[in-house]
Amino acid sequence: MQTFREELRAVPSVAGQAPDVDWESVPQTPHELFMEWFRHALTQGVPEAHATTLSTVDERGAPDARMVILKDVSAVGNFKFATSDESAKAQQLLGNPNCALTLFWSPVARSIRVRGVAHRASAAESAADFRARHPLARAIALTGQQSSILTDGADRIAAITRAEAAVQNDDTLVSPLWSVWTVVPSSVEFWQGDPGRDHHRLRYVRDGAAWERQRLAC
Ligand SMILES: Cc1cc2nc3c(=O)[nH]c(=O)nc-3n(C[C@H](O)[C@H](O)[C@H](O)COP(=O)(O)O)c2cc1C
Repeated sequence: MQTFREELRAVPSVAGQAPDVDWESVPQTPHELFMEWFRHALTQGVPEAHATTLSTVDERGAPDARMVILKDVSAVGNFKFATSDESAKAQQLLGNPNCALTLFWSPVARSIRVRGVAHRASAAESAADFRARHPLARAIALTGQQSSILTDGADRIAAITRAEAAVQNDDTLVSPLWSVWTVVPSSVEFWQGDPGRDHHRLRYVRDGAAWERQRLAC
């Protein structure tokens, strides 16, 4: 019988179709290349290409990570996501704003890593993001207590039902606990798988107002 280790070894990795890239003529800023790669990923049917792992550290310096949805990349190249202020990630970022975002797009054998510092966006930006969310997502956020231990499921369902009615009655209702976070990158790495396993890596490192580009060994 196959061991689990053998089962794992039999799973193909970096099996996607990596497109050709002229690494000498990439854009000068990482956000331009990010948008090029993102739009290409959509044309190739990459599912949920906007899902990214957000890594943070807690008050003991222990790392933590979870998925979030990328909400925007600003004109100056800052990455945005949104969450509840009550969540572990928000609490961790308030204590230590250093964080990382990691995306992997299997069908095109591409991954992107962002390292930077996160800060909470303005109340107006967070409110606009909140109002753009699905009504049920708004109701759940208004119910609050993200990442707390569930004790009474029935109570929670009743609270969500009340919040749904409130959202239906007032489309402008906003949770004061919902925040957009802006990740200001210090480096952004673009990784592209190679069928010959000589994978390609290009890192942009912030250098004042400009970006230095570095090719890295895989
Ligand atoms: C694909 C995907 C996207 C998600 N997007 C978000 C998001 O945008 N914001 C959010 O707060 N949680 C999102 N979640 C849930 C988080 O991964 C996580 O379970 C939750 O935010 C609690 O994390 P925390 O306790 O570390 O704060 C998403 C989960 C998945 C699987």
